[in-house]
Amino acid sequence: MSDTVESVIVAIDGPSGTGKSSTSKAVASALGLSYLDTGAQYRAITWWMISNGIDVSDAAAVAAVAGKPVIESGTDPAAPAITVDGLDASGPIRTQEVTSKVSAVSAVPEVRTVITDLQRSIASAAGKGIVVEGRDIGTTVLPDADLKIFLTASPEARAARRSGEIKGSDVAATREALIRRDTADSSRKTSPLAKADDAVEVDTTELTLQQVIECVVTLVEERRSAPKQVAR
Ligand SMILES: Nc1ncnc2c1ncn2[C@@H]1O[C@H](COP(=O)(O)OP(=O)(O)O)[C@@H](O)[C@H]1O
Ligand SMILES: Nc1ccn([C@@H]2O[C@H](COP(=O)(O)OP(=O)(O)O)[C@@H](O)[C@H]2O)c(=O)n1
Repeated sequence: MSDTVESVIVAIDGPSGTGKSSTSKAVASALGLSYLDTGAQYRAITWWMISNGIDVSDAAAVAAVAGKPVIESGTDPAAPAITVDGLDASGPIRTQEVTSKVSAVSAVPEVRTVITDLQRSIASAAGKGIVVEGRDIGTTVLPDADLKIFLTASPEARAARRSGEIKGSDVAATREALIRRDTADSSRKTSPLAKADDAVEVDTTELTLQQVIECVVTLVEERRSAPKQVAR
């Protein structure tokens, strides 16, 4: 038996508020892996489009400049970082305006090509392995991931969690906005939000965050100790 632990790639997908970011960061920290928030990258390119006066409802206009912004993502789960053209984008990408426009930008195929290439290069550079969270990681970005998780939760639980983060927010309005974004993300033509056939689905509605983290850590450890499938 070897003492060296092999690199492991974990894909965590699912709709908003299912616990992807919290779970992915904690699992990466617990296992000494890198971490990538792909939603932050789509938010970052959306922020750049808004800041540069691009009409995000005009797919051709978005496509024409998709390759322009330089997006850099930190991969330390203890200090997630994202810059656009060298500027810290971690605050501006969380505004209501970006949240309401990100699905239109992320549906543009040219945007997805640029961001997917970036995600693959970050994942392949992560020496000890990486937890990558998003909407299409298991289906499109990293179809050969060692472990694929698809998190779900009821719209009510997701809205309650999300509005708990924003002071004075209205749960019903948050729920409607989440459902609108899920519908847009699931129905776009290019790489929609979807569960990969070989993903493990975890319904987090009745679970605490700690229970979800423990479940995913156990699944990674099981996968690591299972004999590798040898291609013949
Ligand atoms: N199982 C859970 N039970 C209760 N709250 C949770 C659970 N998972 C996540 N949360 C909380 O819900 C909010 C959204 O979680 P987050 O990880 O950002 O979800 P996502 O990345 O899927 O949008 C956060 O405030 C987080 O602490
Ligand atoms: N792999 C991914 C990740 C996010 N996205 C897009 O980016 C948006 C923001 O993702 P996010 O993960 O930050 O969203 P939240 O779950 O944090 O609300 C999603 O609504 C999708 O439109 C995507 O298209 N593909």
